[in-house]
Amino acid sequence: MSNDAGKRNQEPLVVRTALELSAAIADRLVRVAAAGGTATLGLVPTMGALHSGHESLVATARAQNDVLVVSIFVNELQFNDAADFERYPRTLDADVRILARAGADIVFAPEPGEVYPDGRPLVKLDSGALGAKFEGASRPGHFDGMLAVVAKLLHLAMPPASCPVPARYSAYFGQKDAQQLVLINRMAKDLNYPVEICSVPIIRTAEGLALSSRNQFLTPEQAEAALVIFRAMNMIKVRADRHEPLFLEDAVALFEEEPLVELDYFELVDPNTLQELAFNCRETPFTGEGLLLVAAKVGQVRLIDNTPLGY
Ligand SMILES: Nc1ncnc2c1ncn2[C@@H]1O[C@H](COP(=O)(O)OP(=O)(O)OP(=O)(O)O)[C@@H](O)[C@H]1O
Ligand SMILES: CC(C)(CO)[C@@H](O)C(=O)[O-]
Ligand code: BAL
Repeated sequence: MSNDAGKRNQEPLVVRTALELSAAIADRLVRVAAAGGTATLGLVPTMGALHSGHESLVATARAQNDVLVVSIFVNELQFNDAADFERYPRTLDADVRILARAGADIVFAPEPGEVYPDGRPLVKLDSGALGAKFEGASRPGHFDGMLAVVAKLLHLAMPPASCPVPARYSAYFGQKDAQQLVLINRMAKDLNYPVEICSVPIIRTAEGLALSSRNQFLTPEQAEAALVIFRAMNMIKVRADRHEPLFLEDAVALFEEEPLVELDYFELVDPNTLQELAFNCRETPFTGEGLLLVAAKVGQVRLIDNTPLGY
C-alpha cells in the first residue's frame, strides 16, 4: 500500500453500472500509482442496511488498501423466501452516509438488471454437499445464489487488465456467516480467482447478540430472548477452555427454557471443512480446534452465530 492512501472523509462515488465501476477503479488505481508504489484494492460485498458489523469490515479493508469499493446489492437469487426478500431493509442513502464517514472510495449499487442482464443465470454455480447442510438445509438454493452473486462481484470489481498498475486484490467477509465464508474461499480456489479472501471477526451488542441487518425486526422481548444463543455458546466455550467434556446437550437444553427462540442447529464442526466433529462429548475431554455453529428462529427472524473453540 502506498503512503498516499487516497482521500478520506469524502463522499464516495456511487456507481450503478459495471462499466462505471471498472472505470472508477482504474481511475483510482492509476492515481495511486502516480503517487508511487503498487496499489491495493479492497472489496466489501454487502446487502446494505449497514451496521457496526459492516463498519468493522469496511474499517479493516480501509486500513489495508489504497482503493476501497463497497457493494450494496440485495441479491434475490439467494433468498428462498419471497417475503424475506421483500421486507429486507433497503437504506441506500443512510448507507452512503455511513460509507462516507468510513472512507469508502466507491459504492457499487447496481440494479438487478445490471447484475443479471438476462434474468436468472443459465450457467449456475453449485455449492455442493456443503451448501446443502446447516443454512443450506433450511434455505434451499441460498448458497448457490450467494455464490452466483459473489462470483460476479469479485469479477466486476477486479482491477481492470488495462490498468498499468500491478494491484493486489482482496475481498472481505464476516465470520458471522461462517458457512458462506468457507464456500467463498473454496469457490475462489476452485475458479482460480486472483483475489485474497479475508475474514473479519463477529461484532456483537454489549449483551452478546451478533449484529445483523435483520435484528431490526426483533421486538425488545425477542432480542432479549435471543441472548440465549450467546449464553449457550459461552457455556460450551468455558468447558472447552478447561479441556472438559462439552456436554453439548446442556447448551441445547437452555433453548428449551426460551419459548420465543426455536433452535435449528447447535453443532460442533471442523473450522475449515465444517464437517461435524465425531467424538463423545459426554466422555471425551475437548482438545484441538472446533467451531460451534448455531442457528435459531426468533419470530420471523433467522439468527446465525458461531464461536471458535480451542484457540
Ligand atoms: N455482526 C457482524 N460482524 C461481522 N461481520 C458481519 C456481521 N454482520 C454481517 N457481517 C458481514 O457483513 C457482510 C455483509 O452481510 P449482510 O449485508 O448480509 O449483513 P447481515 O447483517 O449479515 O444481514 P443479514 O444477517 O440480515 O443478512 C457479510 O460478509 C457478513 O458476514
Ligand atoms: C456476500 C453477500 C453480500 C452476497 O450477497 C451476502 O451473502 C452477505 O451480505 O453476506
Ligand atoms: N449475510 C447473509 C445473507 C443472507 O442472509 O442472505
